[in-house]
Amino acid sequence: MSTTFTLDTATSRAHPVPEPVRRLTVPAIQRRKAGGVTAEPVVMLTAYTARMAQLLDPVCDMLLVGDSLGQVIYGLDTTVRVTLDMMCAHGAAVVRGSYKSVVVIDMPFGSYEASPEAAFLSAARVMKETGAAAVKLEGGEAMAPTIAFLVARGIPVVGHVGLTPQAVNALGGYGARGKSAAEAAKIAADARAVSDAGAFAMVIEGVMEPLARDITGQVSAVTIGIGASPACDGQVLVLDDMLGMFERVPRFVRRFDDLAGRISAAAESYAAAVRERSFPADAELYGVQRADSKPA
Ligand SMILES: Nc1nc(=O)c2c([nH]1)NC[C@@H]1CN(c3ccc(C(=O)N[C@@H](CCC(=O)O)C(=O)O)cc3)CN21
Ligand SMILES: CC(C)C(=O)C(=O)O
Ligand SMILES: [Mg+2]
Repeated sequence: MSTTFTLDTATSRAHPVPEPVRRLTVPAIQRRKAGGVTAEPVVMLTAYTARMAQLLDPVCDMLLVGDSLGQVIYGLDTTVRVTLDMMCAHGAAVVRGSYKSVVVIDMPFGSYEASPEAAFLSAARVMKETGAAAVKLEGGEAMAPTIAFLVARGIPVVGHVGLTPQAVNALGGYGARGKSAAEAAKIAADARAVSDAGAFAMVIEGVMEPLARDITGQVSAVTIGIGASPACDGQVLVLDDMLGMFERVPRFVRRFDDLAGRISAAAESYAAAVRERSFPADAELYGVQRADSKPA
């Protein structure tokens, strides 16, 4: 990291002062697309807690407080019952734990679909209560007027097309989208509508690879793939999926660790230490002479 040199008037010695960490901005993310296919991909992961945000922030460009927290944190079976209260609480925690990443908050099902006005009230609440940089909402052509309405009023928007999990009850499952030519054409039209409405980025989820590649070449918005294509302008995964927290994951997940196994092993070690009374040891106690300390 670069440093600036300032004169310390108390000591009259020049000494380095680290530059403050600058938060990335929405326009800075947008400019990444200007480099075309040679641009550096945008790195995004979900985060739901302050501590995870602290760990991910130096590594990522964007953090998504996904409504996937319904399944990941709350044990719900879909994202449909996730509330605005949940998104605001976790969104505020993630913003507190992050310094440089652009934090995006998912608008939960029911908080934005009824009208552009309803969407603005919900999104404004999210922006005020969390301090996030942008909101994300699912939908294509039908949501374009709402996206334009929010963007015109100062709320940056990320779109989400293809497999839209909040519509699981209508879609009948989480199967890949855009298999038929007609469905592919509809998703491409959705993506163009979302981009033309002013979304600065969009998630493309669970679609046939060539479709995601084509859309990325067609829209000005930054495309962020999940089960989409390496040609997308960036990639996102659900954190707990890529950490190996779950036994069953969608095909598009790569597990970069086996945290579930490591957490179970740590809990087993703790349980064994408690049961054999080797925990707590002297060094972990108050009022007990430490083996390594000098007598008083
Ligand atoms: N932990 C987690 N990861 C996610 O990626 C995720 C969530 N939660 N919650 C919100 C949505 C739901 N998503 C999902 C959920 C399930 C599949 C899945 O089971 N896919 C199967 C195919 C299913 C089918 O063909 O019907 C697969 O093997 O890819 C995919 C995406 C993506 N999002
Ligand atoms: C899977 C990502 C894109 C998402 O919307 C979420 O985590 O809720
Ligand atoms: Mg989501």
